[in-house]
Amino acid sequence: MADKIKDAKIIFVVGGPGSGKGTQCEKVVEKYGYTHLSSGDLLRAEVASGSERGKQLQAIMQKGELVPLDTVLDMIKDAMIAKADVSKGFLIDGYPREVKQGEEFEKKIGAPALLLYIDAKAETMVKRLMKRGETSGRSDDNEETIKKRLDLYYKATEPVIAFYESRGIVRKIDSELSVDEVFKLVSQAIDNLK
Ligand SMILES: Nc1ncnc2c1ncn2[C@@H]1O[C@H](COP(=O)(O)OP(=O)(O)O)[C@@H](O)[C@H]1O
Ligand SMILES: Nc1ncnc2c1ncn2[C@H]1C[C@H](O)[C@@H](COP(=O)(O)OP(=O)(O)O)O1
Ligand SMILES: [Mg+2]
Repeated sequence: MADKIKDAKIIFVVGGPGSGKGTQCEKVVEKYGYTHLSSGDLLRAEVASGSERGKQLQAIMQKGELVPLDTVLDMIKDAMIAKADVSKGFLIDGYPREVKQGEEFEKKIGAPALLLYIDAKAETMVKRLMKRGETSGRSDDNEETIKKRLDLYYKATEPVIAFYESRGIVRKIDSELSVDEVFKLVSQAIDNLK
């Protein structure tokens, strides 16, 4: 089964909370027809299902912590397999969040062709998340949890970027710009893949 996904292009989309990953992924879907898989969205769907596992996940996410690696990797892999026949490529948004997640992904699924590093200042991310929190209904979009998510991002996720930089697949995107300006940079990075 996993063989089917081996030839599809895989793009990791990494950046801090509120940096604009989801916003840019939506636009990539529109323009390039890639399949967007957000680990956070997959987890929130499990929470919304009301399952026992969802309840456990909700408690972890509300604290701004990372859920167990196996849980999130299995969800992504299942979603990829479900789309393998129709997908030109995959945007993996919000994963890997630590180096170990990247290593396990490559063992079980395959190697990324590109890592889009969506970069914004901490101050900008906090501002955007507080604003998003007014309407998102997300239990982690509050001041206390945002601070924890940011701390964890710098501690656990930034090393992911250094890990893939040595392979030359990282494209750093300035996400302080307007959504459309950011998307121009994202498009250039994807066009260069071809
Ligand atoms: N370039 C941008 N300029 C201004 N606001 C942005 C930009 N990109 C995203 N946003 C806003 O910031 C918030 C977080 O964006 P989102 O895409 O959900 O980030 P992430 O998925 O990285 O957490 C959203 O409310 C979004 O509308
Ligand atoms: N790859 C991953 N590993 C572990 N936990 C994850 C994960 N992706 C998401 N989560 C959990 C912890 C995150 O704080 C929460 C929300 O993730 P998210 O929706 O990707 O946030 P954001 O888009 O604001 O960066 O879900
Ligand atoms: Mg998101």
